[in-house]
This record gives sequence, structure tokens and C-alpha cells, in this order.
Amino acid sequence: MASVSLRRIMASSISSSYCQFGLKNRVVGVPRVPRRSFVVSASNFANENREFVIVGGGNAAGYAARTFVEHGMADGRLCIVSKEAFAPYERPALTKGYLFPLDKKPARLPGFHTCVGAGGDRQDPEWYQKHGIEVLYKDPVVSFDSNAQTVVTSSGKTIKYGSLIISTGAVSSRFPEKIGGDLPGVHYIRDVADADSLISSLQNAKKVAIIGGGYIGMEVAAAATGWNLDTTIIFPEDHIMSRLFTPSIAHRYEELYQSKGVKMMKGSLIEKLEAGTDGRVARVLLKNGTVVEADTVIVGIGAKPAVSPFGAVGLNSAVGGIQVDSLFRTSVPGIFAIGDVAAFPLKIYNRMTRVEHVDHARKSAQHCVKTLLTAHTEPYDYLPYFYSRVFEYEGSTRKVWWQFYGDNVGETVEIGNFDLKIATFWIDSDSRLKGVFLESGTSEEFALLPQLARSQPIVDKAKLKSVSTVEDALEIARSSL
Ligand SMILES: Cc1cc2nc3c(=O)[nH]c(=O)nc-3n(C[C@H](O)[C@H](O)[C@H](O)COP(=O)(O)OP(=O)(O)OC[C@H]3O[C@@H](n4cnc5c(N)ncnc54)[C@H](O)[C@@H]3O)c2cc1C
Ligand SMILES: NC(=O)c1ccc[n+]([C@@H]2O[C@H](COP(=O)([O-])OP(=O)(O)OC[C@H]3O[C@@H](n4cnc5c(N)ncnc54)[C@H](O)[C@@H]3O)[C@@H](O)[C@H]2O)c1
Ligand SMILES: O=C1O[C@H]([C@@H](O)CO)C(O)=C1O
Repeated sequence: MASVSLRRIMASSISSSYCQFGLKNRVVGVPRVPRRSFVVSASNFANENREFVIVGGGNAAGYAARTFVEHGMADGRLCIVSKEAFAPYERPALTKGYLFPLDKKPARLPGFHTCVGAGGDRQDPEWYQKHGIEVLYKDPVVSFDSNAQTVVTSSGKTIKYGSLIISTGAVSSRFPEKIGGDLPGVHYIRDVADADSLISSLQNAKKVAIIGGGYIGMEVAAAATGWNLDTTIIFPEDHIMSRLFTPSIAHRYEELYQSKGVKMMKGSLIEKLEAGTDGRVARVLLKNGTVVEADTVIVGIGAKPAVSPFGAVGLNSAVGGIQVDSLFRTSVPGIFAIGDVAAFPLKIYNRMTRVEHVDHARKSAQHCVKTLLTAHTEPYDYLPYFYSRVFEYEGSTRKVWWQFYGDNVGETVEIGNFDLKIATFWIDSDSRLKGVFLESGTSEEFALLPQLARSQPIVDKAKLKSVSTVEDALEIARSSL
């Protein structure tokens, strides 16, 4: 707090015509520009300087903007360059509330702009104006020159930056055009435009095929049941959500989905997506020769970090994405990367990683901006956290909400009756609790999970295995803290 106030005082005393910033990460001083009008043409952009430029207007950018405001460093100093037509929003809503049936009050903007997902102000476009933050919409950065400290947008604007934060997120992996990946009726879901396009297909859909058994597969399949559509999930592994769920956890959810009419085609690879006579997708051909009829196909086969055009700042070959240190600094002074695109040191497990989840987008943004603006030098010490919520639409017979904290390594102990709730504990060979999963917990129970995963207590496995309720199991874990 002391450093924040100090920074505020310093910020207010800085010369209005020339400003230096980033006490710890100071790299360059650039002339401050006066507060500008929000409609700017390419020509009056040339050679203009910005103290802080954020490239990408997604989840992380929204939380970064909030942190600039909290430090009194946004007004007239911050510019966000965005590919999308909307101010930053809570992307998780797109496969949750956004896909509710149209008569069940689906979420729509401005309802879920950042930072409502984490309980902050709703940052609609007026919020950015009010705080003097310039946002360029529908104008992606297409090239960049780290020597000149400039980015160039697709409309031809050249923007000179003092510090640059790359928050370009990730893009959906796609099937190639030659196997039908671009046919009308084939959908990928990353942004509002994608979700709107999917909704227009769902309105006329009868048979839906969902390819991929991960987050998008599970969330969109659940949404499709709300629309009463004939739904099939096709995926290569032998159970859903294989990168996190144990076969046993997966089995519970698979049974639930099947009880709602969803068909599962496991261990299945795609040969081709084929069009009907109208040119729209009509069927999915599997490598084993099976044909799945479908008028709408949703592809959720993972995402790739959106590194272009910033590859020159240094990529991580093992986990992909832009390599940063524990303060989100890339190899180029004054350039930072946050959110899905950043490959960062995961201190708690001493390894490099990328995290494509919103909690990290929020926290990395806040940590990076705090470091940039103050003397704060605490390394980022992230505890992995994943969650999902499905079947939330009004009238659903069974709502599902789960959370996982930590690392899914070691032996597992599963407790509980899934009809009510279930918990799984990952315990390593030293009897340390490494990860914990909970379905349908209370808010107090969910609040215990990060404490457990962070402290990694030694637990008595035999005692844990001997109980039958989630409440008793959590109590044993709590008492070992
Ligand atoms: C449908 C969906 C549902 C999800 N649900 C959950 C969930 O329930 N829980 C969870 O933890 N996580 C969820 N996630 C993941 C979470 O949304 C991401 O981890 C988070 O959005 C990452 O934030 P980000 O700012 O790094 O990237 P993004 O939010 O993707 O933002 C990146 C932005 O940069 C823009 N951009 C890219 N390139 C350029 C360029 N060259 N110039 C300008 N702009 C550019 C993009 O258009 C985008 O607006 C979901 C993701 C998706 C796609
Ligand atoms: N609740 C959440 O946290 C949440 C929700 C939705 C989306 N997301 C994020 O959105 C992004 C995309 O999600 P996703 O579900 O697409 O990714 P994912 O990695 O969760 O799942 C990908 C699935 O597709 C399968 N797959 C991969 N290649 C395939 C291929 N060639 N053919 C058929 N299947 C293939 C995988 O085996 C897996 O089942 C991720 O970053 C994810 O974290 C997160
Ligand atoms: O983190 C989240 O943000 C959105 C929503 O809360 C915004 O309204 C959502 O569905 C999440 O899971």
C-alpha cells in the first residue's frame, strides 16, 4: 500500500510534458499526450506516443485496466488496442449464460463486461471513457518494432509505446479447410461474434455434433441439452476431460450427460466434416467409418497462444506462448505478457507453464501492472485453479458446479455420492495433498480447497479412505493443515 500511495504522489508531481514510469522496470521516458478524443483517424495517430499500450482487449486487459485506474495511472496514459468490437468482457460467460435458451434470459453484453466476474465494477465502454482510457476497437495489431517501440494496427495506425503489455490470449484450434473445417454450420467459440454465430445455428438446429471432450465440449453439450437438441460428443480419449478428471470422476459426469440424452463417442478421430447439397455441414465422418449426422458442429479441440506478431520477444518452445519471468517481463525491456499467451514460472511446482483460465488472466494482469507501476517485486506465486458450471439454465433438473485447485499428480482418493456431491484428493508418495476437486460444495467448502492445495499437508490416506461423506473427508483434510 505504501508504494501505491508513493506512486500516486509521484505520478501527480511528474511533469505533464515528459513522464517517466515504472520505478522498478523503468525503460524509457516518453512525452505524455493530452487526453484525446475517442474517435481517432489513422492520420492523426502517426508518431504519437503512449505511455502504456495494452495489445488485446480480452479478460486480462480488462483487469489490467482496472489496476491502472486503481493506481491513478490510467487517465490520458493508457491505450488498449483491441481486435474485438466490444470492451473487455468475462469470456467464460460465452459457453455458460450466453448459451441459455433464448426464453431463459441468456447473458448478453453489457451484462458481463470485466470485472463483474470477480465482483468488480462493470467496465462498459463508458467506464473506459470516464477513466480517460483510449480503446481502439476492431483494429488488431499486425506488426511491431521493438527498436522503434511501435506497433502498427490493421487500419494503418502507428502507435509508439513506452511500455507494452501483450494480452492477446489464445485462438481456437481449427480443423483444416480441406477436411471441412470452414464449412457453414461448423463453429468454433472464442468470442462474442463466434457465440452469436453459434446461436443463429442453434435456432434452426436439430442434430448437434460436438467435437472435443474438454471444457468447450462439456459446456456446449450441456447447453445444447437446454435447447432440447439431439447431441453427440465425439472425442479421441477414453473419457471426458481427460487432462484433469480421473476415469472415475469422468464416469460420473458421463452418466449424468447420458441421462440427459447426450450421446458419447469415445476414442474417435475425425476423418472429415462433409457438406449436404445446400453446402452446409451435414455429417461428421469418423476414422473408424462411423457417420454422425449433424446440421450443426461445434469444434472444441483446444487453443493456441496468439503470439503473432510478437514472436521476436522470445517464445517458450516447451509450453508455447511468450516467455516471461515471475514479474511478467519478456526478454525485451519494457515489454510484458500476461494471461493465456504468457509462459511463466509456476513457482509452487518449480516449472514453466501456460494457464488458459480466467483466474490466472485476472491475477497475472493485476500482478504485472502493479509491478510496472510500483516498487512491487514479489514474484508471481500462482496456485492453479480450474472450474466449470453447467446445466445452470432455469428448469434444469441437476445443476453442476465443480472446482479444482493444485496439481493433479499422485494417487487419488474419491469420496462421496455424486448425486449429492463428490470430492477427489490427489496425494503424492510422501502423503502430501497435491490437488483437490469438489463437485457441488458449499461456499465454505470451496474456500477450503485453495488452503489445502497451497499448504500441501500430509494426510492420513487410510483415515481419508475410511469415511463416506465429503464433509467428513474435508474435515480430515482440514485437521491436517
Ligand atoms: C468460450 C470460453 C469459455 C471459457 N470459460 C472459462 C471458464 O469457465 N473458466 C475459466 O477459468 N476460463 C474459461 N475460459 C478461458 C478464459 O476465458 C481465458 O483464460 C481468458 O479469457 C484469457 O484472457 P486473455 O486476456 O489472456 O485472453 P482473451 O480473453 O482471449 O483476450 C485476448 C484478446 O486479444 C485480442 N487479440 C488477439 N490478437 C490481437 C492483436 N494482434 N491485436 C489486438 N487484439 C488482439 C483477442 O481478439 C481478444 O479480444 C474460457 C474460454 C473460452 C474461449
Ligand atoms: N471452464 C473453463 O475453464 C473453460 C471453459 C471453456 C473453454 N475454456 C478454455 O477454452 C480453450 C479451448 O477449450 P477446449 O475445450 O477446446 O480445449 P481442451 O483442451 O479443454 O479440450 C480439447 C479436447 O479436444 C480433443 N482434441 C484435440 N485435438 C483433437 C482433434 N484433432 N480431433 C478431435 N478431438 C481433438 C482433446 O483430446 C480434448 O478432448 C482452452 O483454453 C480452455 O481452457 C475453459
Ligand atoms: O468468471 C466468470 O465470469 C462469468 C460471469 O460470472 C460474468 O457474469 C462467468 O460465467 C464466469 O464463470
